[in-house]
Amino acid sequence: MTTLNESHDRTAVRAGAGRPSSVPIILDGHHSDGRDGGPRDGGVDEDPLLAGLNPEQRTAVEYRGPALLIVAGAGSGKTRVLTHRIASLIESREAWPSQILAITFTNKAAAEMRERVGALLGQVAEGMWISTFHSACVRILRREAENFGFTKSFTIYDSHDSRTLIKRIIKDLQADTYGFTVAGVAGKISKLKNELADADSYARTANFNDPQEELFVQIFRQYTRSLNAANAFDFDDLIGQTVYLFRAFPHVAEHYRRRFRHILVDEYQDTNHAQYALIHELTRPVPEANKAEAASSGHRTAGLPGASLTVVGDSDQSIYAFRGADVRNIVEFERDFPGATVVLLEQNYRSTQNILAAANAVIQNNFDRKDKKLWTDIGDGDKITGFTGYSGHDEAQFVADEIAKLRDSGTAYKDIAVFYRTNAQTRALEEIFIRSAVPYRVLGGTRFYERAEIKDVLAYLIAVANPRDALALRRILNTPKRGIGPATETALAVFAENNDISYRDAMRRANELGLGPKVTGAILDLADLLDLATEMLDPEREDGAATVSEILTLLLERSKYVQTLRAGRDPQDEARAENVEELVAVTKEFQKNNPEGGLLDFLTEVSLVAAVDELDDSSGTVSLMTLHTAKGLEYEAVFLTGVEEDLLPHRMSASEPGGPAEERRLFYVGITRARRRLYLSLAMTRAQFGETAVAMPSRYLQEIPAELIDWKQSPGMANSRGGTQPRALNSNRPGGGSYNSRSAIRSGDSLSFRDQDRAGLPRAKVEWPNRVTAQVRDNGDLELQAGDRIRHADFGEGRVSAVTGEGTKRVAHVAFDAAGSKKLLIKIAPIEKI
Ligand SMILES: Nc1ncnc2c1ncn2[C@@H]1O[C@H](COP(=O)(O)OP(=O)(O)OP(=O)(O)O)[C@@H](O)[C@H]1O
Ligand SMILES: [Mg+2]
Repeated sequence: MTTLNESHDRTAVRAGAGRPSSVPIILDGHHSDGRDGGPRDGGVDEDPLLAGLNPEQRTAVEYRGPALLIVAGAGSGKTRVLTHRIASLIESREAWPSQILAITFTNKAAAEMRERVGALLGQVAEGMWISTFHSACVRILRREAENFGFTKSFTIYDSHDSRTLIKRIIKDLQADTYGFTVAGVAGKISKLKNELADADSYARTANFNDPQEELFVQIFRQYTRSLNAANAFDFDDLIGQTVYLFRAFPHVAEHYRRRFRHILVDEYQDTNHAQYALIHELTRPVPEANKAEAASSGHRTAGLPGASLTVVGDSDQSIYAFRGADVRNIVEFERDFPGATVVLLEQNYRSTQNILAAANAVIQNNFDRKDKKLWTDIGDGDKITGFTGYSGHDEAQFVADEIAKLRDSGTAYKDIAVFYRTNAQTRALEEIFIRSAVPYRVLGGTRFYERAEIKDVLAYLIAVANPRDALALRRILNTPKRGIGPATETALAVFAENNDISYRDAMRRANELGLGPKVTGAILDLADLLDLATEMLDPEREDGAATVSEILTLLLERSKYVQTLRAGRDPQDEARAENVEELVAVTKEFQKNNPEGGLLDFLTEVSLVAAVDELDDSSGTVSLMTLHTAKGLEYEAVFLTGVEEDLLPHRMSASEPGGPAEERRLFYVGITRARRRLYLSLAMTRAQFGETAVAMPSRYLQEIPAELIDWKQSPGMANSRGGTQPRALNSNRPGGGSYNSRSAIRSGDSLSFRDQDRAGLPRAKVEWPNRVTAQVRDNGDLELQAGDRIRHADFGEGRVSAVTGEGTKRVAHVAFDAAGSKKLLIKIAPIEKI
């Protein structure tokens, strides 16, 4: 396989297509990849862990000391070094597997790493913790949550659950009338939590003269209370609450400090403050117990220096600042850990010279970075292919055609990936791929576990596992329909709160609420069903605890969930029923692979499946994903689509400080995923943000030396110039020449979208430069309003009747004296006010 970091010969078991594997299962990962190390560059007698590593990589693997920082560009073997380092620590007996904590970016990367370490050692080393930050924290919290008011069966709320809760709170407090939106509040709370702020600490700094602030604090408080009452953590809490736990309960922290003696973190550039703090907590030294303690406990506990910490990262690949990631964590590592050893890696083993040269050229335009040059001895390879289509569909067709060619020349579908900046771009790609019979898989779209029917069924399981989880209980209360209305749902919540009991207890006491007999009966039946399932989980039961699939089957049968779907009239219901059955299959598979695994383990797995974990490399499909998801992966051939202004850089980034630089890093990440073939494509018009707009080539394109890109055109576009490469236009148009004479966009001058739809784009006029060398005309600050008179280069004079849209998408509706009415995109239209 060619996707994640290193291994090419992974034996992973998966069952069923169309859904993610919830549990990455590792079998005998036998290592046999010639390119990937092996005897090729190692001596015969050499330590196999060092064979195939360059001298800097070896230094990093062999380092023994308190703190090691590996900074290096993409594809230089950072992840590979981490893997070898773990194996080396274990093999040399300097560490027990159980003393190792390695943090990766995805569960999948973790599974890969575990397998590779096993392969390097020749046996699976049990007891290592190789996982994401989130998984590691869940494991800690499941053991320790009882220290602070939670139980080990807590629920993990995903962002959808958090939003449902926030929505309810906003409604209860009528905060929507003050302009609060669910997304806004969710984003702000998440950001604060990543900074380790809670409602109280925030309240101390908030400005209470501002009623908005006060209301936000109230929402935040209520949200926190609801989570606590529900015995639930949201995603950000998993990290933040673990940090809190360590700080508030030193004996708990000490346990983990004693246990983890080697901590290794991949993709360190994308750690946020909470994650940074977590690592700091874990690497603190353990002081020697003082005499009094020693006397009372009857034994002496020796102190310990802080754990040895290895972090690897590339500040050029920091792409999560919007989620609170802070590159300073990497930049300031040396300050935080005095005496740290720094290793630089410069040889790239992934990509061809042409691809690397493009990546280097682009990233150089970011200020504030240490210059590092990557080199490769793989050779120049093919040129990068550039393509400009008329529309997103045209672009997608190009991608599909090129994929077919790649296939013909022997590249497997699974070695091909298509990246985009926004999820909305998948629509055109998917349409064309379906039509062209290209098998594909979208990572991180509406994921299996986010489908409504799957969430319903999971809510049943959660309600069994965690009786305090009101969110889950309220979700299933009337699903399938049992005649329980929203008023009853709320009445139960109020009853629970007034009596200080859980929602499930409130259900059990439904007959105290004075509801009708039918409704009361329905609630009690459901409560009984949940109780029955809970009893079945009891390990003391005669036949031992029931398995997850047994519980699920019981719940589905008694609740008639699938039966109701099957009887439904919605044509989608059949597919939904199949999805639920698929989930039953997932639980069976889980049970097979985790004979000891219980309901909680299953629910944990499910909550932590990230987009990239859905990757299935055995299925022979092209992978579609956002640039963010692409991090850490590698593919033989990569299509980077939508390389346009407003998409890349994304238009939202313009207003963020550091936004455009972060977008450039994202572009850099995309480019550096490619091993042999890279395609950069764009379209001249794109249906986006609910409208079709003229697109402009991304500013980043002009940063790539022209000789590295071989531009192709849409067939329709080529005809006017006999198939030559597109090139910058010298205007010979009336009124032209003085404005945007080397502009990327000429055809759009009139920009009457309706006209274009009817007649197709005015081909002869459209020229697309192979390198964008000049600024596009920018009327950005042309103030226009209804009533203004303007002059247009082609249409002459006219009167503005209205101005709609915002920013770069501002459109003037103009009644021309001679040419009739037109809509013009103000930013680029050849107009002036008169
Ligand atoms: N010394 C080496 N010899 C041969 N192949 C190597 C060597 N070092 C790394 N590689 C290969 O180069 C590719 C990139 O390595 P790896 O994924 O570890 O890089 P990385 O620095 O983690 O990249 P990224 O920044 O994208 O995460 C992998 O296929 C890896 O197996
Ligand atoms: Mg890596």
